[in-house]
Amino acid sequence: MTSTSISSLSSRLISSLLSSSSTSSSESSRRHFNNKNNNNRVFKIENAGKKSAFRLSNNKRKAKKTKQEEKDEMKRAFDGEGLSPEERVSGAKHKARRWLGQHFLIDHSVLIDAVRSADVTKEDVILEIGPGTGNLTAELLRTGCKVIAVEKDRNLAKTLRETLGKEFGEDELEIIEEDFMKWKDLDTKFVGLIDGGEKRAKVVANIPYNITTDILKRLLPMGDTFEDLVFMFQEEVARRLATEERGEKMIENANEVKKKKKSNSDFRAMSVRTAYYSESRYIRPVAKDCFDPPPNVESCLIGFKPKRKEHLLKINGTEKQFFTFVQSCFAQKRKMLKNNLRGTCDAETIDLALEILGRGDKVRPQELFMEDYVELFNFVREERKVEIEEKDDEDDDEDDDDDDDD
Ligand SMILES: C[S@@+](CC[C@H](N)C(=O)[O-])C[C@H]1O[C@@H](n2cnc3c(N)ncnc32)[C@H](O)[C@@H]1O
Repeated sequence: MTSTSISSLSSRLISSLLSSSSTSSSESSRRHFNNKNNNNRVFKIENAGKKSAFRLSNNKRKAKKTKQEEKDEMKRAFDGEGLSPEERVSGAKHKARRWLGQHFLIDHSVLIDAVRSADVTKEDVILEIGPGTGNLTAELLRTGCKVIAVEKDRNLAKTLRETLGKEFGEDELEIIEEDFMKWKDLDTKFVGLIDGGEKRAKVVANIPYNITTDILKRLLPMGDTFEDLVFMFQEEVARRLATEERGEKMIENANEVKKKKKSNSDFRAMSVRTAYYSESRYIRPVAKDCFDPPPNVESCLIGFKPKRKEHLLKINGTEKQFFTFVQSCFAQKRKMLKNNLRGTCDAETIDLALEILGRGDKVRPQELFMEDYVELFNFVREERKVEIEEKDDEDDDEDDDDDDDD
């Protein structure tokens, strides 16, 4: 099989939160999400050695450009290599269930890029959520890794057992028929599985869009278990977790300023959560016709490298309290931070907190760094002894139509 990928996109985020944790607190409080040095929010795409900032808004154009190349790649890959992705889907004779987010990947270049981005080798153990008809599973198994696949749909789990399951056997492919969101073995299944725990497992999955955020919330804190998570995401949601570089140079005219403001407004509590637990990277756009049946929205592959627990920034309280606090800061994200904080802190604490941030008293929640939220939280907890509830969950995707305040 050819080892050439048409896109050959190898992306990486440049900065690490480790380095930011050594920055002095006053410097940290002055940082701003739009700062071009804020590499947590920059996606770098490497293509034939050339790096360029990639804009999510260019996805459509980029996907179109590479279509013929993708087809050629798929043909080369499957010359004499068994079933093509389309054949695997049609062979399953399965009527896609939309309520389970069933959009099967039929574009081979996307499968290759997902596996390559996670750098899967025969040493790896991979968790695949929702293997469906097994196209991504087959691509993973080609590397010689072990796959543990959790599928909710009984028919698909059965078909997979009768096809790839028979071909590879339990040692290489374990098929678990379960709702991933209720799967109790997640916390124990991967512990100490590779090299007595020295090496961590990885997750590669084309997951249903209606549970992407919940899956991410469950897996991001598992940095001691998983070293890499590669997912298919709805592009609009991916944009909230990270956006393109927005340095001063880009703001050359009014249009650019407008764009900048738009991307900025995508930032929300879930983005802070993602940056707290991981380093994210954009891998590639995925057009609608890469799926059967095609979804209504544009998609992309996105990756997260979860941090080990010892590398997380220190917070004075529980993680649940921290994210409840962050959520309250974004309660109405177009309002000023000071107005959102009113439900949590007294007026004096708010004034002091804004002074510490050094971003003026009109700062809005989407204009701060993840590190600023850690600093704010630690300040109100340590210096002002503010009580913060532990709320079970928050709806980060809620679209708030609140008006701007000035
Ligand atoms: C977008 S399809 C992807 C299928 C396959 N991985 C592919 O790329 O062609 C999502 C898959 O997740 C499965 N699924 C949906 N909800 C699930 C859940 N809660 N737990 C496990 N699997 C689920 C669906 O049945 C479906 O097979």
